[in-house]
Parts: sequence; C-alpha cells; structure tokens
Amino acid sequence: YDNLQTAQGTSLYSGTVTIGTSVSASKYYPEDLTRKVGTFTYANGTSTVYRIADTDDVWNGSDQRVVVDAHFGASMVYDYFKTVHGRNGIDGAGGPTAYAAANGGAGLISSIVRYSTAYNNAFWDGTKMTYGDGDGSTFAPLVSLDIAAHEMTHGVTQYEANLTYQNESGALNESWSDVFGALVERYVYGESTDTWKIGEDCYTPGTSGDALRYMDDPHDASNGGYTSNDDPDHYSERYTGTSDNGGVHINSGIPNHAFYLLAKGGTHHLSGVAVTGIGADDAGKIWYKALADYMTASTNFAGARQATLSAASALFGGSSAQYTSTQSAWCAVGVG
Ligand SMILES: O=C(O)[C@H](CCc1ccccc1)CC1(C(=O)N[C@@H](Cc2c[nH]c3ccccc23)C(=O)O)CCCC1
Ligand SMILES: [Ca+2]
Ligand SMILES: [Zn+2]
Repeated sequence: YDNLQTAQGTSLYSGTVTIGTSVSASKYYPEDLTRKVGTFTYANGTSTVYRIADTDDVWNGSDQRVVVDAHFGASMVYDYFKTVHGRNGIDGAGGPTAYAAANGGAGLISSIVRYSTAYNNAFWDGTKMTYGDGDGSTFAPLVSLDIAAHEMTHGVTQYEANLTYQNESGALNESWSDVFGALVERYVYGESTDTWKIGEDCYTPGTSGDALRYMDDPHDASNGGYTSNDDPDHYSERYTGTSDNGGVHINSGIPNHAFYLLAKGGTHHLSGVAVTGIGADDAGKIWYKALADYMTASTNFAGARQATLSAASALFGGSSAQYTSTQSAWCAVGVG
C-alpha cells in the first residue's frame, strides 16, 4: 500500500487493516494510487455520491467501516488477480477507471458504499462495484471479502467471456463469481470451511454459521438463499423457470459444486461419482484460463465442461490428473 496508513474501526475484519490513501490538503482519501483502487460513498439514503475523506487517516467513524472493507476488498481482489493470474485489474489494463476520473478522483477502479437505504444487496453495474448497508437483519453491510470478489469478478467476466446473464450462461457467470469469491477469501485468509460459503460474514448477522450460498453443499438446509430456497448440485435438478433471469443464482450451485469437488475431491451424493481433488490452486488456474481463453457469451454448461477440459489440457496435459479430475467433476454433477 502507498502511504502506509492504518485504518481502524469496527471493520468486518478484526483489528486494523491498512488501506492505500492519497493525501491532498490534509485530507486523506481511500485511493490506492499503486493498485488504482478507490472507494466512494453515497450520502446515506441519497443518490449523491462523493469521495469520502478523513482528516487523520484513521478510518473509524461509524460510516467509515464500510469504506475500509470495500476498499480493502477491492485491493485484495486486485492483488489476487495480479499475483495469481498475472491480470492487471478488471479490464486487464489497470481499469476501468473512467467513473472515478469523472467524479473527482484519479483514474481508479471504483467501489461505492452505502447505496440506497438498508439495501440488502450489492452489484457490479458494468463500471464499478456498489454495496448496500443491508437492513441489519437479513444482511449487515454487504462488503465482505467474498462478495467484493464476486462483484469484481463480474467485471472480469464482462471483459473476458462476457457470459450472457440468463439461463445456463448466466448461471456460469454467477458461478465464476462465487468461485473467485471463494479463491480470494482463501488467498487472503487461508483455506477454511468458510472458503466454500458465500456471504457468511454479512448474511443474517443474528445467526452464526449460515451463508447465502454453499459451494460444498448447495442444498444446505440452512442455506437461506434469501428466499430460503436450496440450490441444485446436479444437472437433473436444474431450475428451468424464468425468475432470477432463469435461475442464475440457483443453477450456479451445479458448476459451483463441480469446482468444489475438483478442488477438494469427494463422491457426489446423487450420482455417486467420485472425484480426486487436485487442490484449489490448480482448479483456480483451470477456471481462470477457461474464462479468459475458451468461454464466450453463449457458453452453456456443456460448453463450460469443454472449456475447462481444454484449459486443463493446455495447462497440465490431456492425460494429467488435473484433466481426469476435471472430467469426473463435471460428470459428478451430471454435465457431460
Ligand atoms: O452480483 C450478484 O450476483 C447479485 C446482484 C443482484 C442485483 C442485480 C441487479 C441489480 C441489483 C442487484 C448480488 C449478490 C447476490 O447473489 N444476490 C442474490 C441473492 C440476494 C441478495 N440479496 C437479496 C435480496 C432479495 C432477493 C435476493 C437477494 C440476488 O440478488 O438474487 C452477489 C453476492 C451477494 C449479493
Ligand atoms: Ca466465504
Ligand atoms: Zn453475481
């Protein structure tokens, strides 16, 4: 980080985190000029966005925690894609940065926090990440690291395969965001059972142990999903209705579980197919290369299987353990 300043406050992350800050006229801004990452905020409940500043660069004000978390999250996601996959930012060229430049900042990859009022969601809008504060019951502020990585990965997908956000290609778009949400959390905090949960740090703050989605067990009984659905983990169970853009947050359970089995190994409870795990690092390399080199806007589940096999073959060879396990992971969830 530049200007090694310490941000404090009741962040989601215990203790303090350091965030990059730029200084002008004794005002500190959450702007990491090394990573080109910056964070803005809305005046609570309004649509007025501004560059939040602090006078001493100790970000412990009540409305500053979410700034720290979103900024920290974007910084860590930047580091993960740069360090692990050699990718510079969301667009591969250190951007996109136009939004920040148009709003008084330097050219920065932008996050905005405190969207709307008690907003129980977060989203990538094509140019930046945006986070709600949550209503304090269903969600705490949605600035957890896996959600920041989920949203920022929607940006990466947009510049790469640009998977159409509906039906099977949309469920792949969703799944790739959950996968890299898991991998960034693992990169920063090490692998744990939380790695495979999505949103566990901000979903239902009054209930411990639950999450929005579960890659290791999409059916999880306690999986609120928000509408308390459980999600499929086998192609035979896919949702074929029209809600949720054709079930993009539902059918994502199928490729999510394929990735989990490829990384960790296991026997699918329905198909009985056994998968020998190859570890999350190699699985992540295959998933990234598939997205960047083989998948396109109209790729469906069968196409994703082929893309990950092509990536595994290119990376590790057509008779490698990684290739074989990629085959069995998709077979386990009933694809191919
Ligand atoms: O990025 C995404 O896929 C989700 C973007 C949702 C959205 C889309 C368009 C406009 C506004 C919001 C946001 C997340 C998501 O999975 N949302 C789900 C579940 C959910 C969260 N809050 C909700 C409130 C009501 C209904 C569903 C939800 C959804 O929107 O379906 C991703 C990680 C956590 C939040
Ligand atoms: Ca998680
Ligand atoms: Zn998403």
